[in-house]
Amino acid sequence: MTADPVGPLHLVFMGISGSGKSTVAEAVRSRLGWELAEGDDFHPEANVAKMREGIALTDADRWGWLESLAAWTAERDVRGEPTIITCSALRRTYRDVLRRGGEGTFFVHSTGDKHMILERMNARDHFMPPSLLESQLDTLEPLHPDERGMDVDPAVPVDRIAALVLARLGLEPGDAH
Ligand SMILES: Nc1ncnc2c1ncn2[C@@H]1O[C@H](COP(=O)(O)OP(=O)(O)OP(=O)(O)O)[C@@H](O)[C@H]1O
Ligand SMILES: O=C(O)[C@H](O)[C@@H](O)[C@H](O)[C@H](O)CO
Repeated sequence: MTADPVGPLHLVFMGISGSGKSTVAEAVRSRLGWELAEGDDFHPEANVAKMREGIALTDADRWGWLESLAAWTAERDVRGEPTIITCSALRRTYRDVLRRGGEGTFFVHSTGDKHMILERMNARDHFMPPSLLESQLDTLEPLHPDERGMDVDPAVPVDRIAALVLARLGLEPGDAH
């Protein structure tokens, strides 16, 4: 781990589809009041159409999407504003792109039992079909020890996860870091 970063914090809620990124990110946003970008809203139509049809995205499909999320973060970083985004960020190289958004990038990886995640995917109404879960798991590279971030378990109640994230970062509700 390198020296403490300078500049605002940028929280990236990452993990496979259905792992709880959006749910936990919203819980943290409601406590901190920081601007949140939902990664799914940055996908080009063609990516969403592919996923809807049950076709896994390729690296080539993902680069432009990741760059647009990094650009969104960088715009706020120069203004000194902390941010929250949700993005699967499955590979380390994808996270390298997101880190360009700001030195204060910190990943929160939702990682847990795949059967529980599959059940939750089956129970929700979403463009991402549960059939893509295996390809998400095949692509996933967990956080490496030198990457700033933490793991959270989506089996834990959302409020508890949000509290753990704030505690790990030394934040109190309403903090404008
Ligand atoms: N900690 C939790 N406890 C109970 N249910 C949860 C928890 N986290 C998420 N869920 C539920 O699991 C489902 C998937 O969560 P969510 O949509 O947040 O995942 P996601 O990672 O953002 O998915 P995607 O990337 O596909 O949009 C939702 O129905 C959500 O309500
Ligand atoms: O990298 C990917 O394969 C995609 O980003 C997916 O993870 C979806 O965006 C999302 O998880 C579905 O909502």
